[in-house]
Amino acid sequence: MTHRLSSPLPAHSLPQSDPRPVPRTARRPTRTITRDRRIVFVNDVPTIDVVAAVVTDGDEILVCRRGPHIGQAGRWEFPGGKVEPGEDPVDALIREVREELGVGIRVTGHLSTDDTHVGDRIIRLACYRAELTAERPTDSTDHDELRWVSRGALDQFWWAEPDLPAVRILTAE
Ligand SMILES: Nc1nc2c([nH]c(=O)n2[C@H]2C[C@H](O)[C@@H](COP(=O)(O)OP(=O)(O)OP(=O)(O)O)O2)c(=O)[nH]1
Repeated sequence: MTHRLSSPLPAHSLPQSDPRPVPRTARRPTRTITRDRRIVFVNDVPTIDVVAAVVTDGDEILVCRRGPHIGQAGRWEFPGGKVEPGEDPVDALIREVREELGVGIRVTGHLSTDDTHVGDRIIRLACYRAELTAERPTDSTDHDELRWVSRGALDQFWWAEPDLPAVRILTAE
């Protein structure tokens, strides 16, 4: 599919060197190469918006292992989930953590947003820094293990691929 940029002026009336900035959309790649070296058209790949919370308590961060009853079982991630259409990402994160872990969080800042190909879709994962509003969670509807770990231990887990950029940032802090 080709995208044409609309111009308010007919082409012949534009100066030789058009000084107007190129719209951001024009620089967006239409094709990309996946990890398994396939070329895909970005606009044809469904993008799933996911939010996750890097919850800290003292010097420790909460990491969660996806349970055997859900996709990507055994991989470690930060708690969170999909953003509903039209939902504010921070509201979605607070809702997901409440549903999944039964606890409240206070979101204190944005950490990272990255697009990662997983199978036939792109996961756009936005990670936020957060704190608990009360006690530590003890159970999860999605996870079979919850652990509180130091930053230095983060690289010892088998992470969901979309989490790796956030894990790198945290490890380097
Ligand atoms: N929650 C969460 N999901 C992640 C992370 N990293 C990552 O790749 N994912 C993926 C796993 C899933 O494909 C997707 C989120 O799905 P989910 O099953 O956790 O979200 P959800 O509760 O809203 O989903 P659903 O069962 O209601 O459909 O994003 C992460 O750090 N946290």
